[in-house]
Amino acid sequence: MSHDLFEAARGAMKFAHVPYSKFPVGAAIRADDGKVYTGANIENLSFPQGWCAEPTAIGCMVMGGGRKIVEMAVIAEKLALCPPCGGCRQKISEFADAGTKIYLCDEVGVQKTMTMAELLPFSFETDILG
Ligand SMILES: O=c1ccn([C@H]2C[C@H](O)[C@@H](CO)O2)c(=O)[nH]1
Ligand SMILES: [Zn+2]
Repeated sequence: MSHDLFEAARGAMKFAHVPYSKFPVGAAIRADDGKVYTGANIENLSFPQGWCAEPTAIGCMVMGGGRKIVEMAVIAEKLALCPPCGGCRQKISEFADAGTKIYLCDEVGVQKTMTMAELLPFSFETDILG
């Protein structure tokens, strides 16, 4: 992974709106259009209604014209890693392939590299929905 994706995720984390969890997360996607799209987690007073950094980045990618995740970085503060939650794994999977790499970072750098298939094994598949 080139350093720019890590820096983009770290920069995005600064935009996190986390008055409740105080757990800022940043995400950065390198998309098939060559652009980097970023996101942070955004919470609100009705705690379950907040959302993660990953869907913020995915929404930016889709609205910016990107259609595929080439690689993705996720970063959390305080030397904690943020493995994408279950819901995020499904959301990322929609725009990724089995081999797409997801980099789990802390403030220092990439601490763990995982593929989509490792993050979401035996994932939901059907030919009924097309
Ligand atoms: O994959 C994840 C998991 C958690 N969070 C956020 C949600 C919440 O704002 C905070 C604590 O759970 O971390 C993310 O952004 N991404
Ligand atoms: Zn999540």
